[in-house]
Amino acid sequence: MTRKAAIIGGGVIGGGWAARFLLNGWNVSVFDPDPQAARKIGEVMANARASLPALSDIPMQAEGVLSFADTITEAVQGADYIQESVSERLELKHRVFAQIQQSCPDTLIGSSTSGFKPSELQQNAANPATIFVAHPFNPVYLLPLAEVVPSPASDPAAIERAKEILREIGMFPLHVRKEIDAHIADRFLEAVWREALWLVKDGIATTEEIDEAIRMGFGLRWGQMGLFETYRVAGGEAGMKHFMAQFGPCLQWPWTKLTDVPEFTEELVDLIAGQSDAQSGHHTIRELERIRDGNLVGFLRALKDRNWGAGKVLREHDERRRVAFVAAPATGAPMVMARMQVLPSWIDYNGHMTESRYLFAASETSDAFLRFIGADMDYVATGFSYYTAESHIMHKGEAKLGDHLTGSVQVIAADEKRLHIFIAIQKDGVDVATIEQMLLHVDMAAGRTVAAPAAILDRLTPVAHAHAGLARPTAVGRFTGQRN
Ligand SMILES: NC(=O)C1=CN([C@@H]2O[C@H](COP(=O)(O)OP(=O)(O)OC[C@H]3O[C@@H](n4cnc5c(N)ncnc54)[C@H](O)[C@@H]3O)[C@@H](O)[C@H]2O)C=CC1
Ligand SMILES: C[N+](C)(C)CC(=O)CC(=O)[O-]
Repeated sequence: MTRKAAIIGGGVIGGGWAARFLLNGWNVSVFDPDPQAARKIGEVMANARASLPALSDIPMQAEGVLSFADTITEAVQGADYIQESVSERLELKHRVFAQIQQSCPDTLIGSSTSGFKPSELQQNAANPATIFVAHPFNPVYLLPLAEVVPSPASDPAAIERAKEILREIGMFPLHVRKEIDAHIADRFLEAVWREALWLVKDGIATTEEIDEAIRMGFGLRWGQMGLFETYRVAGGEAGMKHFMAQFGPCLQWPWTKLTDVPEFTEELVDLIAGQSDAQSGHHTIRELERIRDGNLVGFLRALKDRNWGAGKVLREHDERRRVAFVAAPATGAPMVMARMQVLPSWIDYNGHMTESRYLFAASETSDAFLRFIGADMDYVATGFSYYTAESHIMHKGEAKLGDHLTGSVQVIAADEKRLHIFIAIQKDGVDVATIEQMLLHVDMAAGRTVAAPAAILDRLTPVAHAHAGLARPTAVGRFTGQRN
């Protein structure tokens, strides 16, 4: 059954949460008194639809249904999870929690607060145990981090349930073990922000020069290794101890003004806003969001290819959903083994699915079949596997962005070592490509083919027998350039 999230406060962050839940298949009900909320969330959704699916290598869930409620009570009715994202005012958040808990005292309530401690949020609540901080990062639909901060009054089981929900929607819940103002990440952001304000106020650098200093250098490093791993490497072969010995004394030198706060005079605000207009005013905010999202998708995909940092979270999210998408196989007909959706990164300069993705679709399909006969990852870990020795792809139609495809397997022949299969990639039941493959069972350490064990042959042979009665596809054995 489709689950429901209630989003209370649909501004920048609430809109981002709504998009993340909806694109991960949850229904979402939003309450926000702003008459512009629906328009704003519609625009956030358009940006999210254009970017989040590009991070996925398996089909996205069918998008959930978005609705707007007239009251908090209506929004939270039947919700499995509630995310509060109203303006950063404690008394407002308290009022919202009180209204929520009048009808839903036991439902999980994550707060997007950037700085309030959970014990502050819980003050005077009907049920403090289910209120906690789930602090996200903008854009919520792309960035995985959510700082999850409980207080001593929080119910540990509720916190674990919340973390699991956040993982289900592709996030990385970082459990902050001890509550503190502004959690972990915003303490850094605040320090950097304060220093940057001083640099502008003192006429050392413009907003643009500061941004260049970040994005041309250390910002790139932080996005992939963070602070400590980066500095460990910077210590050279002697590592962290050498780094600390060399740069420790600088901490006593006047390198920062971190604890001083520049006064927000009209003059300073105008200076910063004026420089920011000169730097970026030729783009609208929505254009800047799209530029940001495109860049983030590129970074995140690179990290995903390398299975590193935030890219690891993306891979894990694919794996969770892959399990959910395995079709129940039937053995008396070509077996539908994979369901896929044509994603933005699969499209080439001709505007349709690029050729390498047909081989990818075939390998998704054959991998699912191999798992079905028992040659799964546990089996591969024993040192044996199937390798593809030959593939022949025929392109028979066009697949376009968003098309839903199936991948089916017909076993043409199988013996102890060989597995000859015919894969059809279909859209609406019609072939867009066929792929004939010969796979060989190998001993990976020895680097040679060997007979598959009985456990695998016992699962493969009945399928091969059932498929022996099927018509042999005319494309089997076809060579490139052959006339029909
Ligand atoms: N903007 C950012 O970069 C980040 C903000 N946050 C946190 O997220 C929360 C929301 O911030 P933003 O989305 O940036 O603010 P925002 O100003 O864009 O949105 C706040 C929304 O709350 C709505 N609102 C006010 N009273 C309400 C009520 N009684 N019931 C329902 N909605 C109500 C407003 O109409 C507005 O749409 C804050 O706690 C903030 O600290 C967290 C991470 C990043
Ligand atoms: C500026 N801010 C404190 C609201 C920032 C955040 O809370 C997180 C973010 O997305 O930068």
